[in-house]
Amino acid sequence: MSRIAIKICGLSTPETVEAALKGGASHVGFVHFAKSPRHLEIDRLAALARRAPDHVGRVAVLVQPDDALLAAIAPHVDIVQLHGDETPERAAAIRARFGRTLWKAIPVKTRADLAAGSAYAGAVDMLLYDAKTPKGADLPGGMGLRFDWDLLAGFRPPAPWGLSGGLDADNVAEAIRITGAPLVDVSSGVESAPGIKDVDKIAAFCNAVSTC
Ligand SMILES: O=C(O)c1ccccc1N[C@@H]1O[C@H](COP(=O)(O)O)[C@@H](O)[C@H]1O
Repeated sequence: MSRIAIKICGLSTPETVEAALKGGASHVGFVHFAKSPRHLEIDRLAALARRAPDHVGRVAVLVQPDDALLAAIAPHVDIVQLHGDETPERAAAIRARFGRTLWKAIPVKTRADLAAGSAYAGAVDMLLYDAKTPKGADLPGGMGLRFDWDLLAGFRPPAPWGLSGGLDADNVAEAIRITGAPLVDVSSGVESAPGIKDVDKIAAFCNAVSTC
């Protein structure tokens, strides 16, 4: 396994889950959000999550989930990644109620956006700095967009953190060099088309991270 944690997200087939595990991913991610090309119904999400061994974190990516959805999904995963406009108070309540490790995506376009993470310190277990998607976009993530990584150079995140947004096998080493990210998260960058993961791209991404 790489020194730097790797999350391969938006997996939707047994073959691509296996590719992520074979590549040494520390986390595998599954999206439940109807507008996403990676959306999985709960039974399918659960079946794929079961393929991961205990040492690999199973992550559910959710957007402003209500308690009923959390109750249905949380038993199948180790980690819930909140990828919407959830407030720090709502995040803290989710963590307390469902007892899962909680990640919060922080959408970033400018330096000022980084400050939003501070309000979540103590309420969540990890901040995931991700590129902000355009106003009115269908998706709050998973669009293969990147932000200016220099914003994170020298920045001291207020909590454990990871980097997301527009990463791929060709740029991830540079992203790690600039930001010092301890965890990298990829979805679009290991796909051949939206929602279609590519086992060779997954392998290349994991390989690129392992050289860092
Ligand atoms: O992937 C999606 O469709 C998605 C839907 C709703 C919320 C988040 C989503 N994706 C997450 O966004 C980041 C960055 O993805 P990318 O590498 O830029 O495509 C990642 O955590 C995805 O899982």
